[in-house]
Amino acid sequence: MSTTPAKPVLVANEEAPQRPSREQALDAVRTLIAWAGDDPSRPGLIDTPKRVVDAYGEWFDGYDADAGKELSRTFEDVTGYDDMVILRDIEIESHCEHHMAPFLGKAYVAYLPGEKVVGISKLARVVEIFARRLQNQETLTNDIIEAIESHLQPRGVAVLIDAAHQCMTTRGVHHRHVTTITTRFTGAFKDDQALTDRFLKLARA
Ligand SMILES: Nc1nc2c(ncn2[C@@H]2O[C@H](COP(=O)(O)OP(=O)(O)OP(=O)(O)O)[C@@H](O)[C@H]2O)c(=O)[nH]1
Ligand SMILES: [Zn+2]
Repeated sequence: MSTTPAKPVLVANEEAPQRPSREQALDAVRTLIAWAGDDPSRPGLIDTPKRVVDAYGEWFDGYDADAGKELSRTFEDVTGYDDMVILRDIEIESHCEHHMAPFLGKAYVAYLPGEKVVGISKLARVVEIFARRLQNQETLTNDIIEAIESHLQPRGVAVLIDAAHQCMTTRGVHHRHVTTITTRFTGAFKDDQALTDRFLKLARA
């Protein structure tokens, strides 16, 4: 008997996992419907695999996007502005990597510009790119920080995410009103407590 392990369906390479075909994804949805106890061939469910696969295409389109590209167009003329730039209430629509259940909430992102300033919409796009992957909230927080740090070389970055995880609200412990807050601060936001406090006050005002 061979001791060689079976080849996995998803083979990691340096770029991205090798993707199954759309037909394989449709079959997987049919299997889940049948596993849940229903009949994937009944009229009400016949188009469901197609809808689910299309929905996955939207929810997880962050895998095909590049945060660095969004942050590559920068401006140097900041007319002497040297305070933090803060975006509040950026909608988070992500899915937890443990249950593939949605987690929904808001992100608050600030940076203290160094030489480079970026279009403010790009910060919201960066949040969206990382949210539209299988995530946990801590990694999402780190991904956003690290993209801004590495591409803008700012004097500091602050990120706060406040989100409700449906794996906690609609199943499992069923705590409907619990939200989870994650924060990370770099540079001046880490070193200067007054700046951190001002970020938190503005973010939550
Ligand atoms: N740290 C962290 N945990 C998360 C996140 N999203 C979901 N979880 C947790 O992941 C854990 C997975 O725990 P397991 O015991 O492996 O899974 P489970 O049996 O489904 O656990 P329950 O959710 O408690 O029913 C749960 O405690 C979830 O609440 C996240 O973004 N960050
Ligand atoms: Zn979960």
